[in-house]
Amino acid sequence: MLLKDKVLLVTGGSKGIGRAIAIGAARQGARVGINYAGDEAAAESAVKEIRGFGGEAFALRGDVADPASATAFVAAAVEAYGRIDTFVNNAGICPFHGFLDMPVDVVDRTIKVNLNGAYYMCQAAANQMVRQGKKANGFAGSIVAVSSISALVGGEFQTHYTPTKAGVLSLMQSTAIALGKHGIRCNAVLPGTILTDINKDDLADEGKRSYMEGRIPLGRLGQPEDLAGPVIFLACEELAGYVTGASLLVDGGAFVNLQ
Ligand SMILES: NC(=O)C1=CN([C@@H]2O[C@H](COP(=O)(O)OP(=O)(O)OC[C@H]3O[C@@H](n4cnc5c(N)ncnc54)[C@H](O)[C@@H]3O)[C@@H](O)[C@H]2O)C=CC1
Ligand SMILES: C[C@H](O)[C@@H]1OC(=O)[C@H](O)[C@@H]1O
Repeated sequence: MLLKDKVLLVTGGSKGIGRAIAIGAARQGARVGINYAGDEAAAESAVKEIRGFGGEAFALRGDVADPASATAFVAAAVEAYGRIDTFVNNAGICPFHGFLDMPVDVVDRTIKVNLNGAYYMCQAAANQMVRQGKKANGFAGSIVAVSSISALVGGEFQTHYTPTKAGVLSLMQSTAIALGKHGIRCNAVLPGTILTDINKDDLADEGKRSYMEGRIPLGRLGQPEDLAGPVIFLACEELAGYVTGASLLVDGGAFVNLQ
């Protein structure tokens, strides 16, 4: 097991990519903490699934846009497990909307959740890892952020969203520098189009869906579980101990497919 007895926290872990990461990590032996926004039943069902195969998990409600949620989540994990080994910043929103009439509240909320929330959460987790100090192997912990292919390319109805994903990637690059001396690795995964609730309405348009599928060399849209392996790899000290400040596209090859 790649994460045996390691403690892994994930924001937005009640559904979609975050849930798949939580369950995948628990299957690799990690003790898991799940932050969720509002859907208590979904969060509890993720916890139940993990406990069902003998794993350990807890869920804590909290809006990542509120800095107090970050300190509360970290405190709950330390109370439950005594430490944090990997922090996965995953929570995010993408309310598709055109640029010229984008409402101010949609822009502000998207930035607050996706970028400010990532900052508060990663900072709180990093402070805990620094308090823990380095283990004998030189590592204090690792942070993995779920950025996006959208950090590298644009989207007509995502002018408020793509800058937040570029920001999250940049945050991992800068924190990799700031935290290297503390034994903390910081990396980003960049998913392509993954079938979750975030794009359910957008991909209900058959024309758009088949266009997106056609752009992908591996011939299919992603599933949330496609992100679990890459995140587990980056979390694993034995496999990725010399990897920091890196970004890993998980997009079926979409990004390189110009023509
Ligand atoms: N689905 C896709 O195609 C892609 C998704 N991503 C990113 O993956 C991450 C996860 O998204 P998906 O699983 O696709 O969507 P999803 O809608 O299934 O899950 C989003 C999760 O974030 C949580 N969340 C939203 N606002 C929150 C808040 N204020 N506080 C705490 N939790 C909050 C939700 O409760 C949910 O658990 C997001 O950061 C998204 O930007 C990146 C690239 C592609
Ligand atoms: C929500 C979108 O379908 C999804 O989000 C991303 O970050 C990807 O680039 C896709 O556009």
